[in-house]
Amino acid sequence: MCTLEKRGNLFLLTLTGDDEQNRLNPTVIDSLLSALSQIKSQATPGSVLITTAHGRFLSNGFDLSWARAAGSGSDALDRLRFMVKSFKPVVAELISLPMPTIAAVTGHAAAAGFLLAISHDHILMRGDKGVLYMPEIDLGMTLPEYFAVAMREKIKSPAALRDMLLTGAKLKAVEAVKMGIVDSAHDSAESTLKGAVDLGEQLARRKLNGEVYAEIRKSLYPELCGILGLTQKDVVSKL
Ligand SMILES: CCCCCCCCCCCCC/C=C/C(=O)SCCNC(=O)CCNC(=O)[C@H](O)C(C)(C)COP(=O)(O)OP(=O)(O)OC[C@H]1O[C@@H](n2cnc3c(N)ncnc32)[C@H](O)[C@@H]1OP(=O)(O)O
Repeated sequence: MCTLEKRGNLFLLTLTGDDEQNRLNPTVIDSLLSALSQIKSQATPGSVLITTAHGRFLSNGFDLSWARAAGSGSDALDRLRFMVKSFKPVVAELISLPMPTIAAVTGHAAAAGFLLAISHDHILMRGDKGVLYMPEIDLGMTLPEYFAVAMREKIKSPAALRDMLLTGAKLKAVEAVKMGIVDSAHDSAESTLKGAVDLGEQLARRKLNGEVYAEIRKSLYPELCGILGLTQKDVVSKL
């Protein structure tokens, strides 16, 4: 599950998984969507989202145990497809959210969990524990189109894309900073969250127009917006 806390202008969204891996199953995905809808409805100039988690994992990706529990192979695949389809709106909400977004990666972020992290504008990550990992190549799974498009538009280094998607590299924070995937590495989970809050408060003081912010963000990722069904529009909030 996840919790939502408002600290002044900051919305703190925390994955508090029943299982320590914060696996993204339909229940968790629904709770994320509900929280993001609540955040969007309460957005004001200066609002900022910080997404983080408790425990060793930001998220270890989709809940494959839930898929396998379906019984037959085809039913398991149907459950996997369902999670893939259900998670797409979470990415769409983050890409279109009318405020700056910060991921405080306080543990491992793998597969859909990594996509959750890079769907934020800023990524801060603990350097003592935790890796970024795309296990699909090791699992023998291809990437859903919106995963691949998000990776291509968010990660600009061909070597980084190759290492993550074709080699299945497990990147520690310092390596991910060098690759331009993560903005900063921090000593601990606590200092990562503090860094995220400090950045959030700095951004909040700008009192940015959320509608303009969202439209400019969407203009950075046209292919991803197309896949997510997000349209773009011109906004002039003041002249
Ligand atoms: C035919 C048509 C079919 C159609 C079907 C649908 C379409 C197809 C679509 C398919 C779907 C594709 C998209 C899939 C998305 C998903 O989400 S699927 C779910 C995938 N998830 C996974 O596979 C999970 C992957 N995770 C892992 O492999 C591991 O959990 C991990 C992330 C690698 C972490 O491993 P773990 O052993 O738990 O790590 P730790 O114990 O925490 O650490 C190990 C040791 O390493 C040390 N360490 C870790 N990080 C650091 C660091 N940054 N710095 C230093 N040291 C670090 C850590 O301390 C440990 O060391 P010790 O403590 O000494 O043991």
